[in-house]
Amino acid sequence: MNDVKVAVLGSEGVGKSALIVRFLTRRFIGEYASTSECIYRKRLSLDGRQLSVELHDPCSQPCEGKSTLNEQIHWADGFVVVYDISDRSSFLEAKAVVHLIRELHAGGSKSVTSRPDPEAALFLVGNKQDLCHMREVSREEGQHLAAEGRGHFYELSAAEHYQEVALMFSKMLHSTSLVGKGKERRRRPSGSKSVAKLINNVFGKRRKSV
Ligand SMILES: Nc1nc2c(ncn2[C@@H]2O[C@H](COP(=O)(O)OP(=O)(O)OP(=O)(O)O)[C@@H](O)[C@H]2O)c(=O)[nH]1
Repeated sequence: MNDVKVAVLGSEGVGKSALIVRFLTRRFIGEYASTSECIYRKRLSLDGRQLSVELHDPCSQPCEGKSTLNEQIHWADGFVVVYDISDRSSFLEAKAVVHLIRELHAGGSKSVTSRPDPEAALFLVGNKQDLCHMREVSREEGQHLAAEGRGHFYELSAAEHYQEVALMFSKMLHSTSLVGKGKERRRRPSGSKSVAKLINNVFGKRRKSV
């Protein structure tokens, strides 16, 4: 069985948990707890191959044992970098993350816990497309950044587009399972959660409404 490790990165409130929950449960639930970082594990069959998938959902709030962005990047085989199309600052943060991923995987990494992978799969996602009346980041800017980071680009809405979210994750897992083959085991950034426990995170915390 192929192990696939994907880190879902991006600034606070861009919809990282919403995208993961949507993919794993098909549901969009308005509010998610974000007081702990976790890894969701799932076994999937993709193109006839069995994959053991780990999706890392980092915690934006200060929390115990919180991993650094560098650790998250070293741990993962593939990356989904998310920004909110209605929030320019989240795009600027996504840009910095894309550049850091390519820098750390360019071969100059000092880490002993991972092998650099210049072709690590990178998917840039402009989320909250349903808020396009409040758009602050154009589709072209997203496409340009994805090209700059040698990644794929998606603009979608975790709230409204299950099919697109599922397609994006499937393509990401497909790419990652190809390039991530043979990597040695790395330390998990933090605790893991089964999909069954995912629902416990829901309604954990009230946050900004959209
Ligand atoms: N309108 C709209 N709201 C969304 C969408 N995706 C997520 N949200 C909302 O955005 C807010 C933040 O979503 P989360 O999934 O918690 O974002 P996050 O990136 O995991 O946030 P942190 O855990 O704090 O880093 C919640 O109120 C969600 O309901 C979307 O596609 N459209």
